[in-house]
Amino acid sequence: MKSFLVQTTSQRRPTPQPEVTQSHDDEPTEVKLALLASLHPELEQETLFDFLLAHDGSVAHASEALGCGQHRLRPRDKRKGVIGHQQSLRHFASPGETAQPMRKKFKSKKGTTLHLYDPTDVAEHTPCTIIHNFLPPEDANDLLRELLREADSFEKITFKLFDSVVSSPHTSSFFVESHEEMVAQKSEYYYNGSQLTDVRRITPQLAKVKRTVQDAVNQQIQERIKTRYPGGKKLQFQSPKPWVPNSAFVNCYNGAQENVGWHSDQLTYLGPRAVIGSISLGVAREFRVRRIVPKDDSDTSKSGGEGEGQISIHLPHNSLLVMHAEMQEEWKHCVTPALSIDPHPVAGNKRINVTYRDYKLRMHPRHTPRCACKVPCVLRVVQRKRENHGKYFWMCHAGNVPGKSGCSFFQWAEFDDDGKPITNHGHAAKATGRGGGHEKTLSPAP
Ligand SMILES: O=C(O)CCC(=O)C(=O)O
Ligand SMILES: [Fe+2]
Repeated sequence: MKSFLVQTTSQRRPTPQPEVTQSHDDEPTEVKLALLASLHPELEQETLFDFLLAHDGSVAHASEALGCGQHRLRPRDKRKGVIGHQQSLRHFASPGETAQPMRKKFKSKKGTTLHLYDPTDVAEHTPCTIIHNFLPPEDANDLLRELLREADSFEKITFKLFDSVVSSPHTSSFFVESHEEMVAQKSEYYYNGSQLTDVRRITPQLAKVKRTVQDAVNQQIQERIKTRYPGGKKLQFQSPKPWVPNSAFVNCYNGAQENVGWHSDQLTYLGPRAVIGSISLGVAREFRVRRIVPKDDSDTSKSGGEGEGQISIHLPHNSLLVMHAEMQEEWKHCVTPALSIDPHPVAGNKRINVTYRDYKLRMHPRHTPRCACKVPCVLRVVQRKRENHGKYFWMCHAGNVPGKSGCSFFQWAEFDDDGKPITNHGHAAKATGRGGGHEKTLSPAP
């Protein structure tokens, strides 16, 4: 699951604007236009294009001129900011380029947010794919109605943040397939240091939709592998087996302010390179993603993922977002608070989100390391330090449990190419000098 971090003060600040004084001369036209559009969201793209041409392609000069007031003659659609207004980045391509697939040079810049609506843009620039109008409309409404009833009794999850116990800025519940799993989830699994108190049996509509989600996600995984991964091969540690969801977290965001802060979903029970199928129902909201590790290992630039901006994927009612295998290890995501929302005819001010997940038996807490604190360890991946980048490790989770302080337990986690754990708890791993041994307290962590 996620770290339900409430947005920090800095995240609550208005979206930072692009740095117009820096040179964008080497950027393709569509990127310059996207930058201008984020600086002047009230204007139509033709206006922006005209100004860009008139200023020899200089974003800074075009933006300065646009700030002078003439442009008010051509305001954009009055629904500016309304989520669900579909627009493709392809509209930003300069004439003559439109028939060609866009150059992949695009990179969202630090301090900017690029808004994506079009499925092709989402697949190209993020670790996700999106399918709009995913379910037959009646099925989507049935699922929405059913989950709105369930959500009446959802609660905020509490978790430990440094020395305080805080609660998630939205409500949720977890749905599993059998009574045994309900019992196991409440007694054996930990999420951000807490055990779930509200675990429910899968509802009829959630079960019905599961099969459709499963088929679509597996198809999207294959498509992704074929078209986007190096050599058309699955990623290292990604499972070659079909994705079979066996549980679902359901979140309810009531009103514009409810949100979920930046996080990666916990891989402890899903294993490496996990795929998640996420359905959005009711009010459309923004789902943001941000790369946290450098795109390319050969990229020696210091900034890596830190040099890139946020990408906002708009999630309308009845859309399926597939978070692909590269997502949790290399990106963070959040649902930002909205300035305003369009009420939905069935859901009012609420958005329901279902994330279907494939909990792996081999990652059950009975098979994974446990330190002296007696809480199952949490699986993490090294995201920043270049030399160990991409390596997985187990660490003590007890520090997140209210009232506990945790220990410094650390152990590298080894997986075969298909994501199966090589070193089971209880079997000594190869000593690496960095902590291959089992149940050892080692430091420093990476
Ligand atoms: O509401 C969403 O779309 C995302 C929720 C999420 O990130 C999560 O449940 O981990
Ligand atoms: Fe998440």
